[in-house]
Amino acid sequence: MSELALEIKGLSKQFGGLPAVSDVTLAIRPGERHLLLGPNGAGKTTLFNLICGDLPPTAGSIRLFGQELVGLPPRKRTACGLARTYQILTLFPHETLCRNVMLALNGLRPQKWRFWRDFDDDTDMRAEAFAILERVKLADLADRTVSQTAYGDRRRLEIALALALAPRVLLLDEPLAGLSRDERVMVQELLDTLPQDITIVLIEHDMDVALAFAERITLLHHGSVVITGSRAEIAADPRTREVYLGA
Ligand SMILES: Nc1ncnc2c1ncn2[C@@H]1O[C@H](COP(=O)(O)OP(=O)(O)OP(=O)(O)O)[C@@H](O)[C@H]1O
Repeated sequence: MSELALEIKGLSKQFGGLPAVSDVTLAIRPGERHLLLGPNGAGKTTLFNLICGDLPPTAGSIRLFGQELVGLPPRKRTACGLARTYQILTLFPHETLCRNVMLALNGLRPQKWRFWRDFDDDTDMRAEAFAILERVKLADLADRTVSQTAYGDRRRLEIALALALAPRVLLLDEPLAGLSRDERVMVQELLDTLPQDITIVLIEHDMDVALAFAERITLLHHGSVVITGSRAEIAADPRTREVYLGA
């Protein structure tokens, strides 16, 4: 069997004795588009926090292309090829879009400590940042500050920052949350254009978009995996109705 992009085994997290993620096992193949589904409080964001190292697990293993991540700080996980976006945007509002991307690019450089003015002189890095902004259709706004842009632009900028980290596995936490219909279409189109060699795990409550995008789906409830399968398998499984309708 070929190596898995993400292999999670027996992963658990308790908060004060209460299980938020409970003995989760998941196998995600390279290039897969995988949706994490589940009602509020199911443990989806906690699972992302465990994968990217924002939280330590109580138990379990997380392997990225065979490399164990548990015990590694978040920046080392980034260096292994992991990137994520957050439900709550985490941008520098008073800096330009270009500088936001340059800062992300700089995080991968061996020489990380630099003054802002050095960024302005770094034409190579600026060109690289510009090319990433072009990928997310934000090149026109490169020299505006984040605070001067619309919410939908900021969501795409967050994806640009994640792309700047050259991820092999990208975790997207509700990339469409709070967007207008037109903005949703733009982000959806962007997701569709992401290269197949980036494995994507998505949390998204917009079912039409999420189901159209994902090849495989994991349904979580009370921190545990209820079922993992194709769209058709999830839709046909009576447990999906039970989780969502309490039937
Ligand atoms: N830092 C924390 N401290 C204590 N409890 C937490 C913490 N983070 C999450 N929880 C609890 O863990 C459980 C899972 O929460 P989580 O945010 O992972 O769910 P979710 O599926 O992402 O929900 P939503 O769709 O509403 O974002 C919830 O009961 C939540 O209250």
